[in-house]
Amino acid sequence: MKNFDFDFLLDKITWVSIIDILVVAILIYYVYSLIRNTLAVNLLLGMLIIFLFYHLVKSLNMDLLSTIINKFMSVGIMALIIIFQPEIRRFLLHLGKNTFLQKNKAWWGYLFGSKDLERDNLIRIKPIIDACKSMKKTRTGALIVFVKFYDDELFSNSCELIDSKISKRLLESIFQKYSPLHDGAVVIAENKIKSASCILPLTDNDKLPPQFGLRHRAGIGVSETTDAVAVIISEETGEIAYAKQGRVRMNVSFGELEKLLNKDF
Ligand SMILES: Nc1ncnc2c1ncn2[C@@H]1O[C@H](COP(=O)(O)OP(=O)(O)OP(=O)(O)O)[C@@H](O)[C@H]1O
Repeated sequence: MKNFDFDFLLDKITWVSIIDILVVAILIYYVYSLIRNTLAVNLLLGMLIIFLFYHLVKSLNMDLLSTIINKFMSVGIMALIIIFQPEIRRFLLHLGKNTFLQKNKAWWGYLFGSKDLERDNLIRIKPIIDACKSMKKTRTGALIVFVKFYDDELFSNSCELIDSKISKRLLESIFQKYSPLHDGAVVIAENKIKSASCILPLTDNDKLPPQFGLRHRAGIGVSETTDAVAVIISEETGEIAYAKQGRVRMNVSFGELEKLLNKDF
């Protein structure tokens, strides 16, 4: 076997190339953390499969198929921009915020360990869990949607803007029966109650249990079309459901809810 020339390789490595590789690795990791647990991951995987398939058919000299895939991929950049438009928008928005490092606590977690981050997260989640406990007890129907970034286009049409600190009593008062805002969903994003009374897209999944009415369908619907997760409290049974990526988990206990929100929110 031919000896590998390490000296040649070492000569080629410069400080600039090391910094270059590090910056690319950080960028990949940042993009991954932005799209983790979102539908964009599936889209990206789909594109990766097409890309690998293209190279496979090309190496097998399957001319017709490789030409078709090649034509398809030649519009790939445009397709990428269109498909990932919300993610690209969020990425640029996020990058542009001048208090970026302080606001995005996740970075501190990555850099200095996750213990503090986890504790901060539990403090953040506590008022929501407490509100859910009390609404379950009083059988108050509720729909709370969690999104990483508030999308004006999606929510501003129907919602009542609130933009307030997350508090148990505020959540309870929004959803109590006589509140003018109780109909529709509350949206929580960027550590705030952003809006209430939001009308969400309904799922048209016909395999859902028949007892699922509009509240559940709206919670599942928004988790299908966006990277949002939704907590649904049934007015009829007081049961808590958790919707993510179009799938729903029934009868979620408070312990589970805390874990799920800690992971996804
Ligand atoms: N498109 C929508 N987006 C957000 N919320 C909605 C939407 N449609 C209905 N809702 C909410 O759902 C409530 C009606 O719930 P419905 O009884 O149909 O749901 P359900 O899933 O059976 O839940 P429950 O077990 O609480 O009865 C409405 O009062 C309104 O607050």
